[in-house]
Amino acid sequence: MSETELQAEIDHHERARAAMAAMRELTEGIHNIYSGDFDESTRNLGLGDVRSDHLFGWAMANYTVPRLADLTDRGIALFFGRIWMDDGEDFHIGRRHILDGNRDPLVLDWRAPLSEQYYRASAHDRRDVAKRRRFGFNNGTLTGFEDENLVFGEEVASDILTAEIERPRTGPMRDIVATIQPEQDELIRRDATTNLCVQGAPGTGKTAVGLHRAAWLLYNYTDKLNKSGVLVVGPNEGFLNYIAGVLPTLGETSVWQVTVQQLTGAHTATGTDTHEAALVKHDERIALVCERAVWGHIGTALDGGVTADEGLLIADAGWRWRLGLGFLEEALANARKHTRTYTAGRKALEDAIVQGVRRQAEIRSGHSPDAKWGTRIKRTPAVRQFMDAVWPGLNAKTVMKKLYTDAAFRADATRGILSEDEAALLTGKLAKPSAADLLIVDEVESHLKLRDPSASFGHIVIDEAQDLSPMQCRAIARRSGKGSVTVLGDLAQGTTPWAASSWTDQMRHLGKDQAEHTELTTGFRVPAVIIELANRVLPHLGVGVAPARSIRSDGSLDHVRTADLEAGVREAVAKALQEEGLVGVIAADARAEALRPVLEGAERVELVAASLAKGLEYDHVVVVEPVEIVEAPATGGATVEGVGLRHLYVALTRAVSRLTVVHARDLPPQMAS
Ligand SMILES: Nc1ncnc2c1ncn2[C@@H]1O[C@H](COP(=O)(O)OP(=O)(O)OP(=O)(O)O)[C@@H](O)[C@H]1O
Repeated sequence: MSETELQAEIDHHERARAAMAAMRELTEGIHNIYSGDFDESTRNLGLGDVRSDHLFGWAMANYTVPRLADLTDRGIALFFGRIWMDDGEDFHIGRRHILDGNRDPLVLDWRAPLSEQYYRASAHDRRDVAKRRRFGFNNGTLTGFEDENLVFGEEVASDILTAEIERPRTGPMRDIVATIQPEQDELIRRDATTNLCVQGAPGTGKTAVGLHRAAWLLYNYTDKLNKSGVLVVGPNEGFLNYIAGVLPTLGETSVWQVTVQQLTGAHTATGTDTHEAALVKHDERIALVCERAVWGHIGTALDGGVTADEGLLIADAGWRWRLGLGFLEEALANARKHTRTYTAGRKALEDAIVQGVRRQAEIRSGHSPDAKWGTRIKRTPAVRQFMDAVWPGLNAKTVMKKLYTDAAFRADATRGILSEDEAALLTGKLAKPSAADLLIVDEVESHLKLRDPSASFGHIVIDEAQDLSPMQCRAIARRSGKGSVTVLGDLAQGTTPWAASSWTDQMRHLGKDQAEHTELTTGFRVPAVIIELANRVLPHLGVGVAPARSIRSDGSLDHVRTADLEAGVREAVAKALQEEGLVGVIAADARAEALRPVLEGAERVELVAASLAKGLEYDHVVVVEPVEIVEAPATGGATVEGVGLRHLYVALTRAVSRLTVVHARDLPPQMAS
């Protein structure tokens, strides 16, 4: 690396920074003009006035506001790589497109098609790239670069990548645009119609891939996805806070990030279920129960009091109309066959009845009666009684009430689907619904009426998806509609009572059984010495997934046996704080509560209950009394076979650099080598 070359790159970076400032100034100018127009036209509008400049101003303000945010100079590096192509052209690759005054690119967006070559080219498959350069930065100042002359077959183990991966963690998750690896890039750039299911051991970059894929999709399918929206679903608010900053730093501020509870309304639940009831209510068989509970209301024409001789007699304003049994049976069959929801089917049957009477009226009078007449026919006592008996009007509340309080109705709805004992658990107070009750309401509603298609998302990224129940998956599927999904997770980290044991099943519950399945095994977070300890536990978790292979040879692992656990933790934390970065203390949920006063006020230290550690990472992790984590009951107080061991596996895989295991009791046998 020559000084002159480095200086040339520093100059290019300065030029890019100045050009970005000019782009922002230009956008600011446009913003000021049109937001002025917008305000002015709003002031002058009379009731019902529509002015094109008003709408245009509104549209321009909508365009410029996110663009201004995106063009804000946050002092971070504007490019991180450069490629020279075989044809002599060269490009700097950065977080966003930057153009000079002649509209020539100074920096190419990492999501642009050409940037793919930067990430994927290798000495074996150069993709027309002659040379690749990676830049090192310190707080936005360019400090150096490393080159790979691919054309000469050169492949360099990147110190810049190593430094990025080993960097002390001081806060929430950061983007990885500068160091995306080829196998990650392949997943990030799958087209918008691909449903992707990624199984990956801890720290293999699943979350990073999902978030960068969201950003890549929004850039490459802007029109489609800005309209339909992109959603990120995570396991809990702590996790969402941890990842919240990644998409905004990639220039994407429109992505909605929610927990599965928020998405399905379950965060408003005021009731709780016993462990056994929750298990039944989250089971996929409940979908069949809901289907029957709704559609089972439909009777036959005979149930409506219609006989073969009499048919249905309808009296209206001195006229008497008669619809035959055959006609009504056919209308019923058609309504079932041609409509997707119960409510639409009911309307179709009513319309068919009016149509049948209309035809008779036309024959008698020679002209067609109006729509008002049709409404009157629907309201005649005969039609109302028939509809109430054969296809009664329903709402979700009525169905739920019958299912939960009417034993005979519940027995009919569950016969052959649930055992009697299981069916007996389908109860609850509807005024105080549990999270599972709300999922059942959602499922029932899906049979009653179609969701508004505009309420579906174009793409949904679902993280920690192994923990979703079949009923949660179905609720998400209803919000995905024809959109695509990126599903990320690790079967070995499944800790809910309904955690998935197969991705094929999980994708079926999500309504995307044609998904592409793939597995990531290169670990970027956990150093080899620590992952080796976690991998001892893996065979005991009852899942056939591949262990992580760490690309990191740094890191340290300590065991501290102590008679006084609190003193041991205090000491381990004090030692950990001698190094840079965040310290995470992970303990069984009850132990974490007990440790709170011990760690009160300690800076750079976070105390985490083992059940909430998923997805997080800390520079230094102190795992407290592993055997308690293994023995601790799962959420809700019930002990779920094997879940404690999975919590321990999660806890052992949160460390970026150092792990200290503090224990007073013997270690669980599964941690032995
Ligand atoms: N290409 C990369 N370059 C630099 N850092 C990376 C890269 N890929 C992943 N990382 C880092 O590795 C760590 C683990 O990534 P991430 O959280 O996405 O893994 P994960 O598979 O979701 O883990 P878990 O299953 O434990 O939640 C993060 O700090 C992430 O920024």
